[in-house]
Amino acid sequence: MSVPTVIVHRDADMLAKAVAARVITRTVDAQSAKGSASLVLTGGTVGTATLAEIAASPARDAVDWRNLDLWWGDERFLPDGDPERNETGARRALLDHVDVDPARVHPMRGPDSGMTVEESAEAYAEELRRAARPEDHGPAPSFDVMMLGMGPDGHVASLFPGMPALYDERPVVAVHGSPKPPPIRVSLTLPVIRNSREVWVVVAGEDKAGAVRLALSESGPMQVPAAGARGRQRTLFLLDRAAASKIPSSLSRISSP
Ligand SMILES: O=C(O)[C@H](O)[C@@H](O)[C@H](O)[C@H](O)COP(=O)(O)O
Repeated sequence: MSVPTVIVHRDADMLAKAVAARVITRTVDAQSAKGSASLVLTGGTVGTATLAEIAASPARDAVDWRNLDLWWGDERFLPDGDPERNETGARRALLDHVDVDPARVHPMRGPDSGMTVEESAEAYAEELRRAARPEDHGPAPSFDVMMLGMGPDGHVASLFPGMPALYDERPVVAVHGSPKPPPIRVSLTLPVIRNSREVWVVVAGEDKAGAVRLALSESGPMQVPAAGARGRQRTLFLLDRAAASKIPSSLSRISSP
């Protein structure tokens, strides 16, 4: 597993723009190397702002959108089209504006599918299993990039501190009683997150500075789930200055003046 690299940008706006540029470049690199790429999207403010910046970037046309698999790290268990769904946010910010192959967009299902949240988690696990290839060494694809937002409590995806889901070996779990509303969610688990080639934890805001410090420390994932978010080849903590304000300066690279 990789040791995190910390990169700090001036503010949330610059962070979203810089991460957008990074997503475009990484996707183009993966597509030139192997023909296609796989990206895991996150909900939340910075995650969605990043998608909007991708849509706004002229360089977005360098991406072969039809040869891209898009997955989600977590989803709020709400009906299709609900404005609170991470999928709805991603579609409005980016997917409605680019030529994605609908068969390669993999949303987690909501209650309108007729499934319970447990069935939805199992259906997603099955979809991941079908997409996994032998070289992925596991029940899910080894994604090129997994983007994750983080909460002030250190949660990533819908893995909250102290929750049994943090011990779960299954690739996808149903979450009840999320402290961040809405309470019912579907989430990838740490084994799938950690099997990604690259994990990018994207965080803005002073309220998250303490959790960022802990996520980069020796804390266990049970206390600070983001401390368990590491990629096989690369882990990036992409932060704005406020979110980076409590980490030792020796850890961070300031890259926006
Ligand atoms: O469904 C969700 O809410 C998320 O995927 C969650 O993990 C989110 O990324 C963080 O809570 C950060 O969200 P904010 O950037 O809005 O604080």
